[in-house]
Parts: sequence; structure tokens; C-alpha cells
Amino acid sequence: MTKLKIAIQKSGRLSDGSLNLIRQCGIKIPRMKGALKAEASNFPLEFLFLRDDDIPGYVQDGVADLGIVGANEAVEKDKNVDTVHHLGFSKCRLSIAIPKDKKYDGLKDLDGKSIATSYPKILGDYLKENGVTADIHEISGSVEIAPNIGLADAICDLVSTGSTLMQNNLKEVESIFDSEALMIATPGLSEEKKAIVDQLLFRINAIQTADNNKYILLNAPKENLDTIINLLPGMRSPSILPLANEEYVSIHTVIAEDDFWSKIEALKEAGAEGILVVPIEKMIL
Ligand SMILES: Nc1ncnc2c1ncn2[C@@H]1O[C@H](COP(=O)(O)OP(=O)(O)OP(=O)(O)O)[C@@H](O)[C@H]1O
Ligand SMILES: O=P(O)(O)OC[C@H]1O[C@H](OP(=O)(O)OP(=O)(O)O)[C@H](O)[C@@H]1O
Ligand SMILES: [Mg+2]
Repeated sequence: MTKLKIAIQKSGRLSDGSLNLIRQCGIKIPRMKGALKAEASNFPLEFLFLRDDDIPGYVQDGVADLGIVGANEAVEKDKNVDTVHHLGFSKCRLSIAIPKDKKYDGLKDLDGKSIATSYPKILGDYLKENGVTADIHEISGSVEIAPNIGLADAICDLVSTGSTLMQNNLKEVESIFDSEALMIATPGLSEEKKAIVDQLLFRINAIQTADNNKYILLNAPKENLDTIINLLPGMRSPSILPLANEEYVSIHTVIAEDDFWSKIEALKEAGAEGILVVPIEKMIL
């Protein structure tokens, strides 16, 4: 039977998100501690647990058919791989930062300076596009320490909350690349393998759609039913159920998480009561 091999990060910022996604897809991974390979028991998928830096290369070469990596790593490694899905977790940005007490009036201030980074390609392309000539000093980790030990004038590294920059007396001056986890694939997979990728993507889409929506239940006075229904753009139209109190009905529908908070005041004003918002596990449109 054809099986797909998927490379995921062994341990680090992508591991939990990758494993959670696979589990939410209903795929069981019997993982032995320390094992670098595992096979799903209920889906034609084999897992390789690797360093994230190696994943784009392994996917290009077909050692793995699929991989989950940050967009930052996928673009930096510049391998011949297809992006098959944006996964929406491990969101961060690649930013240039300088010592907090240094003046900064714009990119031209970086001319002639040295910048330490683990992302020489993304940074190099960005500087070139913006006509800045700086010396890129490649280091593989703990980049934020560089200005404090006289290794470079500035850094270019991943930022999420900004707390690592703050702890190292640095300030973010340019955000140059937005990243999130991507699913990448070897170009030209066989039809059998593509069919398995499609099954996996079907499940992932159902989870992502569910995550972006909420199931909402509320009681509404019958006299304001039209107003309330107009506030609730359901998948098709809301379900209306009778209640013991005949002046009220119960409305059930699905609403985008983002919409919910913007509609809540208007719903209450129209007399909606007993509003329940329930997470959805899977949603197939
Ligand atoms: N602070 C963060 N918040 C969210 N996502 C992040 C953060 N830092 C990194 N990432 C994303 O997670 C990926 C992996 O980050 P991590 O720090 O685990 O890498 P690593 O130390 O290179 O791991 P490895 O040992 O596998 O090489 C990054 O390439 C990026 O896409
Ligand atoms: O803005 P923040 O929320 O502070 O996150 C940014 C930090 O997170 C990542 O490192 P990580 O903590 O994964 O450690 P690593 O350097 O060992 O990869 C990244 O390289 C930054 O240093
Ligand atoms: Mg790495």
C-alpha cells in the first residue's frame, strides 16, 4: 500500500502545532520516546522527526514527500518544493533590531553596518531591494546576543512577543518577513500520493474552518426574530426551535469568530438572551 512520508520538527517551536494538527485530523501516532521515525496506525502516513533546517532539503530530494516548516525556513533554504497549505500556527516575523539606545531614522542608517542573522538570503534580498549595503554576518543561533558582544551593529532574527529583544536591550526597527507554518511537498508526487495528500488537506481544511467559526445558541423574542436573524449570517440560515414560553424561540447558527464580538451588542439590544458560544471540532462546507 502507498504511504506518504511527512517530516516534522523533532522538538522546538513547530513540534506541538504539527503534532496537534495531526491528532486533530484523527491520525494516531504511536511514538516511542527518542524514536526518529513512526508510523500512523490508522492512516497511510509515516513520520520523520528532524531538525527544521533539514526539512526543505529532504522534501526537495523526496526523502520525505511532505514537510511542516516555517515559511522563514522554506524561503531561506530556497529549495525546489511546492507549498501546499498555510497552516496558521507558529506565527512570527523576521525583523531587524538594533541596540535600544541607538538612533534610527530609516533603512539608510544600516548602510555600512554589520548585521548578524541566521537568514542571510532573506535579509540579503531585502537589503538589495532597498538599496542598502551592509555586511551580513551569518550565525546559527542566539543571534540577539551579537550587538552586546561587539559581533555586529544590528541583528535580523525571528520575533513573536518581542520579549527576547527586550531582554537583550534591543529594539525592532524593520519587520521584513511574516512567517507561519507551511505544509510543503515534493514536486511531481505520484497520483496515489497526491490522493493521500488531498485526504489529509480535506481534514486540515475541516479543522481550520471549524477553528474560525463558533456554534451559537440564543433565545430571542419572536417579535424581534427578523432583526436577530439579519445579524446572524449562518451557513445557510439559522435553525429556529420553539420554546415552552411561546413568546420566545431558540436560534442556533454558526458564526465567524471575528464577527461574533462585533455583533454581540446588537444582538443583546434586539433582546437576545442566554447566548451560548460553543467551539466546533470539524466543519465541512
Ligand atoms: N517565538 C516564536 N514564536 C512563534 N514561532 C516561532 C518562534 N520562533 C520560531 N518560530 C517558528 O518556529 C520555527 C522553529 O523554531 P525553533 O526555535 O524551534 O527552531 P530551531 O531552534 O532552529 O530548531 P531545530 O532544532 O529543529 O533546528 C522557526 O523557523 C519559525 O518558523
Ligand atoms: O519575540 P519572542 O517571543 O521572544 O520570540 C523570539 C525568539 O524565539 C525564537 O527562539 P527560541 O525561543 O525558539 O529559541 P532558539 O533560539 O533556541 O531557537 C527566536 O529565535 C527568537 O529568539
Ligand atoms: Mg533549526
